[in-house]
Order: sequence, then structure tokens, then C-alpha cells
Amino acid sequence: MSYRNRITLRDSMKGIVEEPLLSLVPKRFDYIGDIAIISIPADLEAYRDAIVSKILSMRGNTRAVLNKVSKLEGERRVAHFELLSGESAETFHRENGYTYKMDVRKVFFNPRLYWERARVASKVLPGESILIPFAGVGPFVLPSAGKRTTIYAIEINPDACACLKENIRLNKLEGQVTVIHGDADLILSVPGSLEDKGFNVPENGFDRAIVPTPYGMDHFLGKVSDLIKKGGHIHFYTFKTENQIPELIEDYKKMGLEVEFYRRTGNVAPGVSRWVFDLVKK
Ligand SMILES: C[S@@+](CC[C@H](N)C(=O)[O-])C[C@H]1O[C@@H](n2cnc3c(N)ncnc32)[C@H](O)[C@@H]1O
Repeated sequence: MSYRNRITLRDSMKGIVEEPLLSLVPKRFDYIGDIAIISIPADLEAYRDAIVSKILSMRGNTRAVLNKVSKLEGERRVAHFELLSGESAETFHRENGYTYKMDVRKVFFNPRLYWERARVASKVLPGESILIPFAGVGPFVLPSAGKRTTIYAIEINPDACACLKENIRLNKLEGQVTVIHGDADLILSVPGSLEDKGFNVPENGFDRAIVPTPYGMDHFLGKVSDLIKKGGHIHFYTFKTENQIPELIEDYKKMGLEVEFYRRTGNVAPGVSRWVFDLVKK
């Protein structure tokens, strides 16, 4: 969860870091489990130890501090981190009632999306069969499986895949989730490959798909839509500027997908946001 107390990290560094450098101190940072994650600008190099000490004093059980030194990279969407304090980047994170084990340096996980994941899970109905490509360590998988559904999850990063399997076990959801390690784009392109890999594809299609699409993979929506039954739901994530949205809604309509709801779920670059579209197949 993000550190959102009234006293920000920047406030608490007043008197230690002087202006104009003080304005470079991030106001907020994230926690994944007991690991604090910050991005310290290069100009604050001389103050790194002081910043780490301050972070460690802010929450008693902080076991490690990681400095994010690159943006999310590659198809695995993993950033480079420096370990500024502590022994390892392995942690247990609690979100929406489920426990996630992960090594923050090897997998993608964004703790700021906890509310959005709870929102999507609240739409899931018992008995549904649900396709979740780009599953990561399972933050969309576990809450959906917890509703007595059948989940089919695909993930390309072997480390994320191993964590996902471990998290299914940790949360006692074995038997409800089939996990495939592989390229979802490739798997969905070859007819019959889902069945070959152990997925029990329902005759009329899946009831629902949750698609936390990586950047640049919007073409994936057509492939998913082909696998969803009429009246079924797709929660589709995409990166767009606000002025692209009206045209996108028209495109979805032309694909036979009704937009039931959409909203911004975070900013990723100046002017560009992550949006979610709740779509219904007509
Ligand atoms: C934006 S992250 C979302 C992860 C997870 N759903 C979450 O919300 O934390 C995208 C995930 O898709 C995986 N990925 C990227 N390309 C993929 C592909 N072609 N097939 C399957 N998984 C892929 C990445 O390894 C990463 O875990």
C-alpha cells in the first residue's frame, strides 16, 4: 500500500535536505509486503543513506528498502532495483484478503491497483469459467478463484509463474486454477492450443476474461473476444491518452463489444493513462 500519511517523506526530510534539492525528494513511496520501494533521483545521491534511515523509521517492520533505478522493461515488465537496505527482495504481501509471495526484483507487481482488483473481483459470479492472460503473481487470479470459479491463467515469466503456483497453494485455491507458462499471444493464435495445454475451454466460450494487457498489445482483445461466450464479460486494460477514448469506444462497438463501464486506473507517462474497459460481448 502507498505511504499516504499527512507527513510525506519530503516533509520529513526538511532540514536534512535543503532547497532546491528538497523538491526532488519523492513525496510518496510504495510498500510491497515489508519492503519499501522508492525511486531516488541521481541528484540526491549524497542523501541516499539519510533517506533510507528516514524510511526505516517510518514503519517499524520494514525489512528492506529498494531503489527503482529503471522503468518497467521488457515483456516481463520488471524494473531494475538496487537493494539499499536489507538482505533480500523476497516478501509476503497481503491484498484484499489474499497473501502473495514474490521476489520484487523478478516479477511485476503494482500495489497501487489493489482497489481496481477488488472492483473487478466484485463482478465475478460463482461458477464462472474465467480466462486470465498476463496473470503475473496472481492479484486478479486469486480473488476470482476465491469466488468458487474455474480460472485459466497464462504467464510468460517463469519466476512469476512459479510465484503464481505457490500463491494458489498458499491461499488453498488448488484445483480451481490451471496455470500455463507460455506466450499468451502465441497460445491464443493457434486453434486448439489451449485444449492441448490442459485448458478445458467451455463449448460456448468463457464467461469472463480479465486482461491486464502489457503496453502495445491491444490487438489481443480480438483474440480474447473470440473465446468469450455471447453476453460474457471482458475487463480490458489499455494505455491511452484521454482524446483517444471516444474513437476507442467506437472501435469496440464495431467489434461487437458494448462498453458497460470505463475509467482511468493510473497515470503512466505525461498525458498517458492506464484505462480499464468493462466490455460485454453482444
Ligand atoms: C502488466 S503485468 C500484469 C501482471 C498481473 N496481472 C498484475 O496485475 O500484477 C503483465 C504481465 O504479463 C506477462 N506477459 C507479458 N507478455 C506476455 C505474453 N506474451 N504472454 C503471457 N504473459 C505475458 C508479464 O510477465 C507480466 O507478468
